[in-house]
Order: sequence, then C-alpha cells, then structure tokens
Amino acid sequence: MDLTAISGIGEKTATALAELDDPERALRAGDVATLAEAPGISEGRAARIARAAIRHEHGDDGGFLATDNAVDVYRDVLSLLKHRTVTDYAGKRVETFFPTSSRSRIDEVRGFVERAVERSPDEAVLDALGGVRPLTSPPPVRVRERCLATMDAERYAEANEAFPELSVEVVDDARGLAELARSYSTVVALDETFAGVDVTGDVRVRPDAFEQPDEIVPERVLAVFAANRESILAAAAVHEAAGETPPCDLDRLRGALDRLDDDGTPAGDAELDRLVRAVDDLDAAASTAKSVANDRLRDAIRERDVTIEGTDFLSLVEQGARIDSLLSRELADEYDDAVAAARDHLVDALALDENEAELARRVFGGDPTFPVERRDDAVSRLRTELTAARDQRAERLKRDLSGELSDLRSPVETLVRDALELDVELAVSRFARDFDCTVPAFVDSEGAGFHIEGGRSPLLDVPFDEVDPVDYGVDGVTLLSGVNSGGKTSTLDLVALVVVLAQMGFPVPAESVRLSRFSELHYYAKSQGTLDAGAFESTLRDFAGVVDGASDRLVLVDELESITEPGASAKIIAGILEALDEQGATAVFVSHLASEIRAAAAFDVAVDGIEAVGLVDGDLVVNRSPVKDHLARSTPELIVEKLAGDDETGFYARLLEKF
Ligand SMILES: Nc1ncnc2c1ncn2[C@@H]1O[C@H](COP(=O)(O)OP(=O)(O)OP(=O)(O)O)[C@@H](O)[C@H]1O
Repeated sequence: MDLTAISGIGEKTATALAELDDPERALRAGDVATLAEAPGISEGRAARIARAAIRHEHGDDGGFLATDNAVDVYRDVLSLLKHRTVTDYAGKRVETFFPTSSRSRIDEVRGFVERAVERSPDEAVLDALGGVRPLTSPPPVRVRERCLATMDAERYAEANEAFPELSVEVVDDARGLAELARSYSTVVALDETFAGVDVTGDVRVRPDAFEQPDEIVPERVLAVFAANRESILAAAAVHEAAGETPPCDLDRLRGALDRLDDDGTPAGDAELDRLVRAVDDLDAAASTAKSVANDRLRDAIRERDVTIEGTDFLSLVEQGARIDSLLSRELADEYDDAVAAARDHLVDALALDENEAELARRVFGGDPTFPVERRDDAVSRLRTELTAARDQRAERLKRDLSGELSDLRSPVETLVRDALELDVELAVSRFARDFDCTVPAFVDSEGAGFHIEGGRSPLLDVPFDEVDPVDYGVDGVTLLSGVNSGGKTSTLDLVALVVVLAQMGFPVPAESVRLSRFSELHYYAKSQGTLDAGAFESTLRDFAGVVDGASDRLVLVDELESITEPGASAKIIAGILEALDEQGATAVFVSHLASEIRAAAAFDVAVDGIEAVGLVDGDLVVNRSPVKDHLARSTPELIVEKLAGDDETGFYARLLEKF
C-alpha cells in the first residue's frame, strides 16, 4: 500500500510509519496506540492519520461536515464520548470516528458499536483502566560486559544498527576473539566461520543473532517489561474484572514480573542477592575480619607472660631481629586462633559457599605477624571469583526470564491493546446507555429526509432527564416557525446531532430514527444581529455554495432573516428555498417570517410550527414537537389573545384581528 496516496500523509510520515511492523493493519483498525509508536508521531497526529486512512479506504472526501457549525456539533459529540473514556488513548481513539456519507464506513462502525453496546460498564473495570497506557519502548540500555564481533564490515554496520545496546568490534581472526574475551565477560561472534573455534573465555558463535535479538540482548525485553509493568498489570486486572479471556496465563505473567526489578534486572533470587552483597561488602568485611583477628591477638598477648631466653634477648637487641620471630614460637596457637576468627568472620559476613570460603581463608594466614595483615592478592582473587559468579548468575537469570517474557511479549501487546480498546467500547456503551440511544434506520430512497421520534438532545442547557422528547420529521424543504424560546434552535441542534451520530455509525438519543444517508450536512446557526454590507455579501456567497453541489444534502439554517432587514430577508430566503427544492435537498429553515417567505416563494413551501399550548403565570407552556403544516402563533399574538380575553375597551380585540 502506498501510504503517500492517503491525503495528509507525506513522504516523512510514510517513512516514519514504515518503521512499524504492520502499518496497514494499524491504519485500517484506527489503532492510534501503534501508530503513535512510529518515530515523531504523537497520539493526536496518529488519530488524524488514522482518520485520513479510513477516509481513503472508504472513498470519503471529508466533505460531510460542510460548515463550521456542523463541525461544532461533531466536536460536541466527541466531547460527550471523550468524557466517558478513562484512558488518554481512548480519548484520542474516539477521534477516528467521524460522520461520513460512505455506506461501507457507516456499516463498519455499526458492527463495532453493536459489540460495544453489549458491554456493561463496571466500576471495577473502569478503575483498573485508570492504570492502562499504551506500551512504550524504553531507550536502549547500554550493556558493557558483552560485545559483538565480526570480520565483515557490512555486518559490522548492520549490527551497530540492530544492537545499539552493545559494542560491536571488528576482528581479523580467532586471536582477535580471544583478545576481546579478555576484556568482556561474553563475546558473541556473528560469523559462521568462527563455528568450532576454540578460544578461552565465554565466546558464543551466533550467526542467527539478528533473528534472535532477545537472546543476544536479554536486557531489551526485560527493559520493555520493567518500563511497562504498571500498565501490563492494570491491563491484566481489566481482563479479570471484565471477565474477558486473556491472551496469556495471567498468573504466569505476574510470576515473571515479580522476578523483574524496576531497573530491568532480575529480582527475588536469593543466590544473586547473596553474590551482589558479597561483592559489595567484600572490602568492609575483610577490614572487619582483620580487626577481629587483631583484637583477639592483642588480648591474648596482653594476658600472657612471655619468658625470653638471654640469647634471644641479645639477638633481638644486638642484631635488630624482629619481635615477630618470638610470635611463632611463643604465641603460635593464639595467632592461629586469631586467624581462624578472621576467616570465620569473613565467611559468615559474606555468607560464602564452600569454594568461596576456601579462597576467603587465604586472605589471612601465613607467617605470624602482629598486627595481623590481610593478603590483598587473595582479596582481589576472591573479588574476581565472586564478581564472575554474580555476573554469570545474573546473566543466566536474565536469559531465563527474558526467554519467558519473550514468549509473553506478543500476548502482552494484545492484552494491553484489548484493554485500551475495551475503554473505547465502554465509552460508546456508556454513551448509548446514558442517553437511551437506539440504532437509527437508514432509508435508501433519495429524498427520504429524517424522521425522529422521542429525540432528546444531551447538548441542551437542561439536565438530560428534564429534556422533553421531540418528534420531528422532514422530507423536502420546510420552514420551522414558532414562539420565542419554544425550542426551534434546540430542534435544529437535535436534528444535526442525530444525523452526525447516525452517519458516524453510532446510536442516537431517540426512541426511533429513520433517515436518508445524507451526502453533506450544512448547518448555519443564528447570526448575531444584522450584518454589514460586506458580511452580508459573503453570507450570500456561502449560500450560493449551499444550493449548488451534491444531491441529497441536509441544510439546517437558523433565522437567516436576522442578517438584513425583514423584507429583503424574506425574498432572499424564498429564493434559496426554491433552489434547494429544485435540487431535492432536505432543508429546515427556522424563521419568524414564515408567512412573508411563503408569499415570496414560487413554490408551495411547507411550514411547521412549535406551538405554545398556553400561558401559565406569564410563562409559555410549549409543545416542543413541531406540528406539521402548521404556522405557529407567535408569542406576541398569544399575549394579545390573552389580553383580549378580559378586554373591555375592544382595543386588544382590534389588535388581535391584525394577526
Ligand atoms: N426539548 C426540550 N426540553 C426541555 N427544554 C427545552 C427543550 N427545547 C428547548 N428547551 C429549553 O428552551 C430554551 C429555549 O430554546 P431555544 O433557544 O431552542 O428556543 P428558540 O425557539 O430557538 O428561541 P428563539 O425564538 O428565541 O430563538 C432552551 O434553552 C431550553 O432551556
């Protein structure tokens, strides 16, 4: 697939996406998390790219939301959905849903929604979702004790690229390998030619290194799991709380994570802990052991009477012989005791095993001296042994653990991705439940318009459970009249909302809805007062676009008359309605000038009305559902009618006749 064929994806983005394992799948699935793993692609950008790819696949030109006000309605829908997501991921992912005229796209989303609304939002699941994030790749960890070796310059470059964690060295022959083995704990030779070469040290010949990177650098997979531990555990908790079958054994996964430290090193191994401590404490323990020996020997000397023969005394005084010579003769047992105490201390303090204890014993002993000295060469030999044992143990544990985690890597990717997707599905399900939604029915015949029963907009400025259900249906071109504050604007908003949701493939907040699959939505909200000549001209230009273009459009316009003086407005609106009628568009124009427009129009314009059923304590009681083919009485008319009721002068009756 040529990614640059998708509008909005340039060469640079296509190159970044090509770094992913399967960019086409991620694009098709709207998998924002995977797309955002491409270098330099944020989640927001990933959502836009996914949207562009979906449009491309379904042949959608992106023109459905034809006006700013239509876009605003879509934005409102997105925020209702986002409000019901838990993770940032799902917040971005819902942006991959958009209204369209493409039947295949609408059907695709309806399939997804059908599954989603089956989900019952459960507090425990929502809680667990709070800890789930898309998996991240930590920066490469530098591994100093291992290197790669090759004789081939090309392989050298490849290895540098594929293994940023390791040094890569060029060698000429087996001798080169042997030299490297003296500086590194492990040397991994990449060339087949080294197979069978006998070199001292830990040298492994792995021509398959590029296919098995986790075996060569077990730190890599360990780092991924350490960096994403919380998210992985949260995703596991989500599966359990939701009763979903996880893609791997969760106890095994948790067991493996328990054996991993936050810094990506193996944890919970008593033997490794012992060796780490022994290396760290070796110097301090050797010094303490020396003090133990000297304290003991000093005490012994203090308590002893030493008899010295005259010849010995003379040789001490005359020849400068050392007092130590007396030690071996007079205090040999005490010296041995002191040395034994030092050795025991060292072995106990470092919890050394049999072989290590053997080396530790060499740290003290030899010819008696006072004070007792430690043998630094023996300490350093012991250190070398302990360090090698520690590194080998760590390496083996790393390899074992990374082998186990490598097997879990792909199931864990699925585990986290499924948990994040569940968040999206739950948001859709909560939306559908919160607003008592139903699945709308598309009517295939052109010009079928829309028919809403029991529609309730969650965007109104009253709590949702106080919204009066509205029934309204229109095919063709219609004027919507009605009392002030009767709900005309709210009705247009409801129609726009229902159509946007339906054409996203989503359920709608109504008892039932039938509608055309509209090609475009043109929504013009009420303008703020009379426009100056320039703004008026540009509005008229806009409407030239509205009346010219794709058929089967839905045009919703709120009180266009306010753009200029009433007389001119009525004529202009009548002209626009005529053009829309000729095109077979579905249109609702809210207006207080219904009679005037009707009189100016060359065809029989339908007029619906939102009627006040009366005045109670000065407040209008309104039937929010427009009455078909009915010019609603205006608020002034109602008030005059009320005054005429108890009128003795005849003045109000006279006014009433004017209506
Ligand atoms: N279906 C409804 N259920 C409950 N309240 C509603 C409903 N529709 C409208 N309202 C309330 O009536 C108020 C006025 O509605 P709206 O602005 O739609 O009336 P309007 O007929 O367009 O008014 P105007 O003629 O002044 O432009 C809304 O702010 C809302 O509080």
